[in-house]
Amino acid sequence: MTVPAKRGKFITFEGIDGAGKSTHIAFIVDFLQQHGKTVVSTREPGGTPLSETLRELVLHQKMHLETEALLVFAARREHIAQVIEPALERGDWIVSDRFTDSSFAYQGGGRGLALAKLEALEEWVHPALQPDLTLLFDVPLEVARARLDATRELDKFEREQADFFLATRQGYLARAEKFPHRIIIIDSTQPIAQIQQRLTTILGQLLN
Ligand SMILES: Nc1ncnc2c1ncn2[C@@H]1O[C@H](COP(=O)(O)OP(=O)(O)OP(=O)(O)O)[C@@H](O)[C@H]1O
Ligand SMILES: Cc1cn([C@H]2C[C@H](O)[C@@H](COP(=O)(O)O)O2)c(=O)[nH]c1=O
Repeated sequence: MTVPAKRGKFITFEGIDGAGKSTHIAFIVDFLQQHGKTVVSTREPGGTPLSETLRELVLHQKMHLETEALLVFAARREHIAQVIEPALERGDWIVSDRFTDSSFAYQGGGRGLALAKLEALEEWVHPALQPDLTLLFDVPLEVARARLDATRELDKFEREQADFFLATRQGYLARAEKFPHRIIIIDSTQPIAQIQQRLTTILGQLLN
């Protein structure tokens, strides 16, 4: 008789564009692998061929804000079915660059979509799935702006004005207040080495 694998853990990285989350993902994946975990590193919107196609639309086409919300959740539905759930069931750990907190922050906070509509989509698309841990990289808007690569072409969101990002950041902080058991705020103005030291302490607790 085969013993079913112990379910893996689901870790998400969040923050406004340029906050610094991608900088730490490779470090965390490496840390978890060194501790014997098989890690699937993925992102949203994206993570499957269809979801990556939807990502292109969401990041580069102008659209109604409800269309935008529906597309990020459609991409997520596919991502959960094809990648996230199978990996967790195998016992692998998932590290995802963004998940549903991004929808509450960007479509809810930034664009002003009613949170009740996002809650209904969340309940429809993943009624029983939430991250085990969410690392929210928080920085003032001006720090994030200064960090965005001046040489690369900015996408639709990155070209938004300051008030959009102020509202997006508030959307994230409201989520952190609502779900303190899983969302940890990381002060991303600190030096990278100091942040990584804190991340190893936090991840160490999840490993035990
Ligand atoms: N703590 C930090 N101190 C100084 N610079 C940082 C820090 N964290 C990240 N950076 C730099 O800021 C830039 C943006 O970082 P990164 O790409 O990780 O942001 P991001 O949050 O993933 O952005 P996006 O969501 O747009 O992909 C990079 O050049 C990175 O080296
Ligand atoms: C999941 C998700 C993402 N977004 C936005 C947030 C970012 O501006 C882009 C993704 O770009 P990144 O460089 O990979 O961070 O998409 C969103 O508006 N809603 C969402 O649910």
